[in-house]
Amino acid sequence: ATSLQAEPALARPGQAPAAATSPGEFIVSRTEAPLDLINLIDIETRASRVLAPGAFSYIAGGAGDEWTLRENRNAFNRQLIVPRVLSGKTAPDLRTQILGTAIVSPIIITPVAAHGLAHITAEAGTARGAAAAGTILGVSTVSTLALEQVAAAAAGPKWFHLYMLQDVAYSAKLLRRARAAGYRAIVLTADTTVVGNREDSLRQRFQFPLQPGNLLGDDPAAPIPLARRTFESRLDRKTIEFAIRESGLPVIVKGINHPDDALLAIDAGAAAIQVSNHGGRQLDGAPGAFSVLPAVAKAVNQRVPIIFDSGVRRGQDVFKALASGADVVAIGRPVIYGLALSGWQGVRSVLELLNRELSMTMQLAGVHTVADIRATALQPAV
Ligand SMILES: Cc1cc2nc3c(=O)[nH]c(=O)nc-3n(C[C@H](O)[C@H](O)[C@H](O)COP(=O)(O)O)c2cc1C
Ligand SMILES: CCCCCCC(=O)C(=O)O
Repeated sequence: ATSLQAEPALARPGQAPAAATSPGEFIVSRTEAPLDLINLIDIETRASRVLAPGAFSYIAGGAGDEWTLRENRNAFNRQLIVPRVLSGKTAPDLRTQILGTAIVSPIIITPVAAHGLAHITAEAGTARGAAAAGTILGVSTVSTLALEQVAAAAAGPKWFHLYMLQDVAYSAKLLRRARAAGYRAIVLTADTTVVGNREDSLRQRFQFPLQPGNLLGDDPAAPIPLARRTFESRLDRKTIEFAIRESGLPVIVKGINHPDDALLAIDAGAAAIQVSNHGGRQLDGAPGAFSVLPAVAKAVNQRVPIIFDSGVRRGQDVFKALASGADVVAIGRPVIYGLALSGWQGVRSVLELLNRELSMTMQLAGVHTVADIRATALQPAV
């Protein structure tokens, strides 16, 4: 099982330290201005210049040799989009919906821990950026701010992410709090029963620095009880049933790579699944997430929606994922880089850039709607 580090008493999340120094001694950005972006590859280098080295290693890094991290990008190069130039279509329509929530495009934000590493506004900034861009924000169990603070920061749609804790009663309490705060679904992450070896973080001696706002005790000066900061290492269909029962919300099971896990999750009542290898941060040597998507989609056979993440950086990646069976894609690191560089404006800029790239890709592929993308056949690279 994975325990968050026991930490010295720190400032409460949400209290901005005077000099933009986060409680863990990380210098965090305060900038909020429109962000001029070329693409979502360059943004990583730019963010590395404003993030503290330890924070950057934690965010950017993958597990082990980072083979899977690289493969998440390389896998997209093995399927190609054939241009269609005489379709007579124009002005692509990116709008879609997922689990009853209308969104401006098939691109949402996946849960990422501790946004306070990146920007003084933490998840409140991300929530504002997501709302401004018209999409859904996933809020991590180990967010810097408490889930209610994030909900209050902006009115856009949000999903709460659960890391099942060894403290079962507290896990149930989190689910009920999420529902009460207006979250529309639960993302149950199944792939982190032990945290992968992120070697660059180890080299940097990075320690998860902030007391996660959702896990604080009644006495903020007291250490968080061990069972409350330890992830459960045994997950199965009962965990999914628990999340459905306690939250009363649709449950998305995240971290699916194998068709049999997808079937099990659906059989247990999952409302959706999220194909993901956690951005190459967990099992190094696992296939690129895009490589496993078609087999999982075939097994799911449209019974529930599929969310896809891990390595999506370009509009073409979004197109390819949708053409391979995903209903929407989710992005992680680029959003945090946008937040680090420019607060809520940076988050919005990242999402809008990806939307523009998707629109251009649709136009050049001769498709008009998201449904058209899903009906497009890709061509294998030779
Ligand atoms: C710094 C960081 C923290 C993350 N924290 C969480 C988390 O708390 N819960 C979760 O389910 N996934 C977490 N993830 C995984 C993301 O949800 C997602 O699967 C991953 O980032 C892949 O997307 P990307 O390639 O667009 O970054 C985290 C990823 C990063 C980079
Ligand atoms: C060392 C704390 C890990 C918290 C889990 C956050 C996460 O999912 C990640 O990928 O990092």
